[in-house]
Amino acid sequence: MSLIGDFGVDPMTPEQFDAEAALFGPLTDSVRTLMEATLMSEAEADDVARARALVDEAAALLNTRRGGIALGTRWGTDGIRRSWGNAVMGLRNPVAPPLEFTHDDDGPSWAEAELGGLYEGPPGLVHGGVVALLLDQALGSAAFYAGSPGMTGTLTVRYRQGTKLGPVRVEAALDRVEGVKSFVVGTVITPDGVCAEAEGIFILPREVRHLAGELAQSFHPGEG
Ligand SMILES: CCCCCCCC/C=C\CCCCCCCC(=O)SCCNC(=O)CCNC(=O)[C@H](O)C(C)(C)COP(=O)(O)OP(=O)(O)OC[C@H]1O[C@@H](n2cnc3c(N)ncnc32)[C@H](O)[C@@H]1OP(=O)(O)O
Repeated sequence: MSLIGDFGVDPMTPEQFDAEAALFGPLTDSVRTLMEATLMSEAEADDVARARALVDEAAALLNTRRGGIALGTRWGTDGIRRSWGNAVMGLRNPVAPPLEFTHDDDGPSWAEAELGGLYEGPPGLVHGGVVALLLDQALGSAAFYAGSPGMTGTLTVRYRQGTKLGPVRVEAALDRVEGVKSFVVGTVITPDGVCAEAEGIFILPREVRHLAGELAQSFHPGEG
């Protein structure tokens, strides 16, 4: 059984991926702008009511046709995987900041993002769960890039200081591999310095161990 067959999804051609990215990427950006505006708006009541009606109309339009299950991960006919539903970096997910990871052979994997009020926990600071979310993805992505992908088994985060809303950099690197377990480390950094450090153990689940090679090769640079 191939990787694609195991997850029950039809592969998409590169042309289909391009068309979907061109159509839904800008929509995702617009919705992200809308979410930020919803949070920060001090508009007049009439304008807020009108905006709500427009948003409801847009949602109804988009819902005229929709997929049956959440499956933001799709494989291409080329064997490459794209995680467009991913909550951290998905091209079609407005909740994603989004983070776009760069992977180098001679340094850590890294991504930078501007985290605004949508991600607030304590006043003016990034929510601790969001910090863990970014680290989970960064570490998982680094393991994937290193050729030893896995699901998060354990993630330990040490919050050293508050992470101010604003520019954030996330870094991660594979430390070592022991059998099906990848040990990965990472940090969240702002202009104030290191705000959080993480260690994670990523485990290739037994159900997909027979697909390890195919899974590792499905990695798409810039995603995870
Ligand atoms: C990449 C894999 C892929 C499939 C999916 C393909 C599509 C990919 C698409 C996109 C990927 C990119 C997206 C990344 C997103 C960020 C990562 C997440 O958010 S992941 C979600 C949160 N995590 C879970 O939901 C895990 C839930 N837990 C489990 O599924 C299992 O418990 C699992 C896989 C962690 C272990 O189950 P077992 O049955 O496969 O493992 P056993 O064979 O029992 O153990 C293997 C070894 O691991 C140790 N181990 C088991 N569980 C551990 C744990 N929780 N922590 C540390 N070590 C553990 C054991 O002691 C054993 O060690 P010894 O080989 O004997 O040395």
